[in-house]
Amino acid sequence: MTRTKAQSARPKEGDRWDEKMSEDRTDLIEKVDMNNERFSSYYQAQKIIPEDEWELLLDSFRQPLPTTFRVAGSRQTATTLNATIKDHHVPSLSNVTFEGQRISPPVQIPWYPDGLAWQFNVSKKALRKSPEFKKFHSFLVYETEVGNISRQEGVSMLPPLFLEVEPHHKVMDMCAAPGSKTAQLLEALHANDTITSTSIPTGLVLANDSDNKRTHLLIHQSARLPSPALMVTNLDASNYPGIKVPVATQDGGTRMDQLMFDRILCDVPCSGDGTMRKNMGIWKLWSTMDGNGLHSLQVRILQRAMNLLVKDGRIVYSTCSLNPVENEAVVSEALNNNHDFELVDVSPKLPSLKRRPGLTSWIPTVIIDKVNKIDMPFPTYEQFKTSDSDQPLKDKMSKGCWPPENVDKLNLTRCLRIYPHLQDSGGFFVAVLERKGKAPDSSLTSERKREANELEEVPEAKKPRLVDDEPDETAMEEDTEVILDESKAESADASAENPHSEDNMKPTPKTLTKKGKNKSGQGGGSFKENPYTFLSPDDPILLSCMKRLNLNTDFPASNVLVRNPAGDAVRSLYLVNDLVKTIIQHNDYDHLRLNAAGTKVFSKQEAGKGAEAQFRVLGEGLPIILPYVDPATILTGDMESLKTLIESYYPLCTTFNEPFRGTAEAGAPGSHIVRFPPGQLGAASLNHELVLPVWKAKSSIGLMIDKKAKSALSLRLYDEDLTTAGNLKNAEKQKKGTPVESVKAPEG
Ligand SMILES: C[S@@+](CC[C@H](N)C(=O)[O-])C[C@H]1O[C@@H](n2cnc3c(N)ncnc32)[C@H](O)[C@@H]1O
Repeated sequence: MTRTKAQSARPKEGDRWDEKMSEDRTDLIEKVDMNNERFSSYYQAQKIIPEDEWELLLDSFRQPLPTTFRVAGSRQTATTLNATIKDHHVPSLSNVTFEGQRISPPVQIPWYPDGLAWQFNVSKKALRKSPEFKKFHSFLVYETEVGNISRQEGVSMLPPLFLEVEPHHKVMDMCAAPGSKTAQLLEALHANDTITSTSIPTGLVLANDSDNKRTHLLIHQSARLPSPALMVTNLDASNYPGIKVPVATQDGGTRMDQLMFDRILCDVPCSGDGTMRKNMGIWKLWSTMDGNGLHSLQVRILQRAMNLLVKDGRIVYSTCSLNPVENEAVVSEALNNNHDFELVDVSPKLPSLKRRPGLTSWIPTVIIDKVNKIDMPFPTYEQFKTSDSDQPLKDKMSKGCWPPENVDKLNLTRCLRIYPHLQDSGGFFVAVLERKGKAPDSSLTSERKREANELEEVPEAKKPRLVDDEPDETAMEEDTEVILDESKAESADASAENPHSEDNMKPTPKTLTKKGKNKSGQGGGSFKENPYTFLSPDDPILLSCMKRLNLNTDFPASNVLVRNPAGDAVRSLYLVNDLVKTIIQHNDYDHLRLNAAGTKVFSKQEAGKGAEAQFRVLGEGLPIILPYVDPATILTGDMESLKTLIESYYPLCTTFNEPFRGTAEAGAPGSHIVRFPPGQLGAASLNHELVLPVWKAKSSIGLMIDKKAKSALSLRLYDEDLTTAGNLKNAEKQKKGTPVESVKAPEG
């Protein structure tokens, strides 16, 4: 949602799980007056719920929002981790009392498929002080860091579920940052991944946001689920340019068509009054004009999505606002302008989700006296147009804000309204639309070509002024809390923070670094990203990577690219799928304001003195290349060697017992892959195979995974953080006199 002044007033949210637990609101709850006459009279007049539920709704809005999270990642990984929560954490949290009060353990959100989403209510103090919850907290923090858990508001998990994405779908997420829904879309695209290997889906998730800073948050987020099928762009969704793709013609030639999408998510900027349980500034500053002012942008974004959708394709339009002007009015206007679309009856889907139907009547209301905050309802557009309201106010609202004459024919009751009192959640709106008629001709030889050209030529002055263009309009949105290290991500230089942009740190020839607005004049600020350049499949560096890791000839070597204009394999090599490759090859990266594509698989590793630098496989890249690795060249480890590798950075080969000692000593210096079969070591058990990258130096060998991933693995296996970083952390805590976070490792 776009930040309104109400949200600007709310305190800066932090990057920690416990910062949003119930108790941190206690002070605020006492200070904030959680009453707003204008809010109440507006929504009571709209009859959004029966009169006798009104107090229930308000009371729920006054309660802190429960903490919710989703077990993420591929289906197999998620199922395994979910079992750990269910069978290990929940029982250990089942009999916890804190300061004389019993605290309930997390419970599964009933409507979320396969029980993969959870919610719990626990105060910050209990989370920090109760040993049981503290351990659970560590588990959540590390698993979130490595992408296995996504902290996300319950209702925000809904839109991707209704989109029903499959691995071959071309999916567009029009307003995607900070990216919690994009992560869900990617997971659906990767439904065929296994615990150890990532599939290369034929489809695509194109995640877009008009706010450049926020696209970097999105990239940071989605790096947790590396995908060769992801692209991130930074454009105004209401004016998204056509993407050109070649298609085969009957006479054996090719022609350029516009890429059309199977699934589009329009999680549009909105006034966000459904988030009042966490964004308490809204209580004070809420105004009817917040939603009124966004209606036109919302319609234009939905309209653009409709233009980009294939026949039988599906759009989910969603907001975290209760306001019909931002919801049913937008959907009605879009349906009346696009007769080939209809609302889908999704009542059989997610049967446990308590929902209310969309509205079929509403009365837009405008503020006629800002000083005295006086609202005036206008039952019809004509009454508003002929009223004494001043012209600038009249210009803000179009006829489409009012219910259309054919309102009863549009099936608006098929929309979903979610209210906080129904199932202890935030407020939310979802509409599912499908194109039933024929899609417009996507050939770029006709109308489309003109459209594409027109899109490029919209003069700057005529473009919508995006609320998000304002300098402080970032990072305080509905789902911002999912970014655990948001402050770092925001303040850091974009290129350094962007895992897809490491090569940006290298000097770039001036002529090739694009500055200022791109041709289409979209997106805010300058566009400084480097272009992606494909390596030739016989590039010597690529060939040496493939040889080193014994990749077979099925490896899509022609889909490997680097991020520098000269096309040199300087530092990182990325992999994209065929569709992303086609898009990159046929569209100007600058025109698309392409901020990220694919996933990094190999990275340069400086070797010791006298030795030549080599490329190594990255932790996030390994699941992608694993299906192409000759199994005979994968080393075999065991639970004991794994523990040693977790405990120290670069243990000497002589530290290990046989047989791993011999394996490590025999390995040539450089990048290797080790397979750890399921096993047991004392109380620690590995229930499924693990495959990890290592680097063999002259006489030592080290695990090449991010230190947070290492801590998460340690916590998962041994119930404590045995890594060097974890030990240091505990030593510091002991020095300060605070109890250490973990219990003693089960030895073995
Ligand atoms: C509700 S938030 C999206 C939340 C996101 N879908 C998620 O689940 O993490 C709305 C987003 O729309 C973006 N936005 C605002 N105007 C836009 C426009 N014209 N085109 C594209 N994005 C826009 C904002 O920057 C904001 O990130």
